[in-house]
Amino acid sequence: MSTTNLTFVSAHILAVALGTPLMYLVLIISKSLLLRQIVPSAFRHIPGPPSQSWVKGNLGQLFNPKGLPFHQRLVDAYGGMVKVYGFFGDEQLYISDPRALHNIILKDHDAFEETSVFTETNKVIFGPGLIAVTGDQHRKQRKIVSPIFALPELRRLTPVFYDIGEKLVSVIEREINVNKDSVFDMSEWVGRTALESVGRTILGHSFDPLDSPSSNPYTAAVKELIPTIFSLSLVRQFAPFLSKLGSPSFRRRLVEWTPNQAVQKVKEMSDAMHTAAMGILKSKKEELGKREENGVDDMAESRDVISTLLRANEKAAFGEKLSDDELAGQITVLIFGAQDTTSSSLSRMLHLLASHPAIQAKVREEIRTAMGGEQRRLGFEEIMGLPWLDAVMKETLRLYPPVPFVRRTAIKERTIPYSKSGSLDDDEITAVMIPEGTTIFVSIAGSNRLESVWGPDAKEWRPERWLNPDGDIKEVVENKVRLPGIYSGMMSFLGGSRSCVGYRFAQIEMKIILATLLSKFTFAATRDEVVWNLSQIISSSVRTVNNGEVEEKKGLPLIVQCAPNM
Ligand code: HEM
Repeated sequence: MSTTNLTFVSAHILAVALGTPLMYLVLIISKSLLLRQIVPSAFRHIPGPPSQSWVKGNLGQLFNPKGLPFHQRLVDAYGGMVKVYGFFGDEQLYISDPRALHNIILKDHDAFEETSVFTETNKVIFGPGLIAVTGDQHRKQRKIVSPIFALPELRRLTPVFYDIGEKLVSVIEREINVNKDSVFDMSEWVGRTALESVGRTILGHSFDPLDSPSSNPYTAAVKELIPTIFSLSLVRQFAPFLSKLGSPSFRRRLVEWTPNQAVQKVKEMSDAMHTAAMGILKSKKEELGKREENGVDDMAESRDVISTLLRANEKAAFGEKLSDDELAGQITVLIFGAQDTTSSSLSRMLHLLASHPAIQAKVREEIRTAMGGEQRRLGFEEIMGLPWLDAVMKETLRLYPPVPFVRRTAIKERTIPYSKSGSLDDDEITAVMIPEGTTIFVSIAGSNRLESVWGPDAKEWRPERWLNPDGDIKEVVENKVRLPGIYSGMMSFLGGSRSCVGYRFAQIEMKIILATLLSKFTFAATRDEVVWNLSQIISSSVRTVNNGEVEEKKGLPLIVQCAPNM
């Protein structure tokens, strides 16, 4: 270890021992200033925007709710490998280059882990579930959790998704008949639907039976959590240090004493989620115990995913089993992994279909033809095989991924290839050495829109690109270089060992909800200006200007009317 590193490690221990955030701050600043004097930047040849502030670098722009255009500009102006700045001049990389992503996500995935900022805060908020753990603990959890999302398990959930979709249709129909007001905040409705879908299918528990015009307090609070966490993005960067500060009870006190509304809100939600998860776990365990006592061994009746998970955990070898805390952590993680993502995507699809009436009509026609002119539930294979519905979903997830970027930390030094000019030509390949400790932004939205991968119309919403000449489903668009994404060669569900475990669940749920809605209703845009905001997961709001004052309110107003009879 070099003298500089030794000094840094000793000072780090001293800072933690003294437990003073101020000391830690001084330490980070001194380290970054000192190292930059001694060691030349590994990224001095990498282009990027100037740092906006000495303290925050570009983080203020990268974590800004209005920062989506900035993210796109980074790719358009500087290419697939971009240098951005973190706190106190810390150099980070913003990557959309397909070859580099292939190495980070697949080939060298062991060297690029979730950031400790992400895992440490997730551990505090959600408990030790999949998004809060790394290394062997992550591998162990993934081994138990992944099989619960296998196709046969998901096929069994189809009737539950239909129940929920039909409930949504009936409540909207009732509202149209009673109020004659056909403008609905569809982000609110699909948000409630998504939470109910997760609750009923994953937990066997109904959070919001969709039978009242306004959502219940739990649904409203759940919706608020992700934007509130995002509003704390900059403070969150200090989480790895804070997580080592004193004992757990001291850290808890520290949070309780923090005079910040957002922190208190997150704490309350996190406590409520933990209590709910433990309660659900207890009752599911009792239910399983009773079944065993009564000699009922098959799971045919318990359609929820958590019961399947508990059963798999019981059967797991000693050492592979998850603790109760880990099981409760999966419950909260799955609720949040599934809720805002699918509701963001459903909202975006409805908004795009409302703005493209000809495509909306094609999808409706396709669904109704498959139904054979009557109102009936399509089977799993039938609905998954509808080409236009599939194309609309793929194209929307490609162009507007609900999670536009994730971050990684290099836990080992690696040299990775990338294309300097952004072309896919082998002659243009160069490489960058990424030192241990470097923070990386994996640009999901940026890579999903690369002209070099998707063609000159990459930034257009064109569902037809996902149809074969005979009108059948195209699984992947043929590219010279494929992105390392698990889903149809795009990055929306990421790829590799930390790809989305729920990506098939999401597809089935969204297709059933969308098909049920489109077979009954038409959707049209209002005159409102809808804007899409960067949060950890993208969400919509309506922008109005009154006497020069700009106001924004969450929502997605759409005109909903009963479609002409079949
Ligand atoms: C349109 C819907 C969805 C999108 C776009 C999406 C996207 C993603 C992305 C990008 C990641 C990687 C996060 C990271 O590495 O930091 C992820 C992970 C994850 N997703 Fe999803 N997701 C969706 C739906 C779901 C659903 C429905 C579930 C559960 C039923 C789910 C559960 C998870 C979990 C547990 C992880 C963590 C996996 C791990 O770290 O091993 N997601 N998702």
